[in-house]
Amino acid sequence: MSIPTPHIECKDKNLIAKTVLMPGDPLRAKFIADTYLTDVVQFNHVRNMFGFTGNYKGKRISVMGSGMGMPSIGIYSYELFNFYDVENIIRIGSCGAYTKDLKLYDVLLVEESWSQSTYAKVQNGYDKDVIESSKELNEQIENYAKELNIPIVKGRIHSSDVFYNGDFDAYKKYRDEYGCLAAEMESFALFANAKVSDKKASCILTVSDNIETKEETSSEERQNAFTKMMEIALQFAE
Ligand SMILES: O=P(O)(O)O[C@H]1O[C@H](CO)[C@@H](O)[C@H]1O
Ligand SMILES: O=c1cc[nH]c(=O)[nH]1
Repeated sequence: MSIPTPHIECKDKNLIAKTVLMPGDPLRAKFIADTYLTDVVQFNHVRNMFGFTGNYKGKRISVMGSGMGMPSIGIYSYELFNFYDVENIIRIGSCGAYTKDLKLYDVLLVEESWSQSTYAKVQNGYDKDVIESSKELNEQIENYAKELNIPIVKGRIHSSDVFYNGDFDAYKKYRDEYGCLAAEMESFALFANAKVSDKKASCILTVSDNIETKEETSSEERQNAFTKMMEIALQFAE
């Protein structure tokens, strides 16, 4: 397929940087562009899935919404990797913690995603239920977090197709039997696409709610207040 794609209207590959930060929410992408970037060019408006490229402290980086769920990030990350020559995608998302050891606003680095999703099997025949993120990007993320003095928790998360589970207590099984610290809904498909595209992907998450303690942040905070993970990810500008 050539560019533009059905979902990204950008006609010039050079308008998208080698590293793209991907929040689920396109308004979080706009917040990052408005707050941190200069010389911003908006490279996508299709379906309001905003994408921007700009300079962070003089170095170039892109940021684009992925939408919610694996089919959505599956489309955008595949097109960025395969048709726009993007090398690295770092998802910066929110997650629901499965353990009371995690507090609101804690930052998690996803080492691996566990999922019941068939995304990777349908896409390329991969039939395991765990996919790792890029060790190379993760090392950089850990170094950047150290330099910025931002504590991070590393581990396995549950990448789920379901936000409203009919069995409220199912999270206990995902935590106790499968070792998942928290839930989100995109990283498994992102990591699957990175694998088949021979590219790199990682995922940094901020705890937006705690399923065990029932604490939660507001939708406005989810859009605008998760600045620690944004600042770590922005260090990838080059
Ligand atoms: O805040 P984002 O990045 O969208 O991440 C999480 O929030 C959404 C659910 O509210 C899902 O997309 C989940 O993965
Ligand atoms: O997928 C998600 C994201 C945030 N909070 C949750 O409970 N689940």
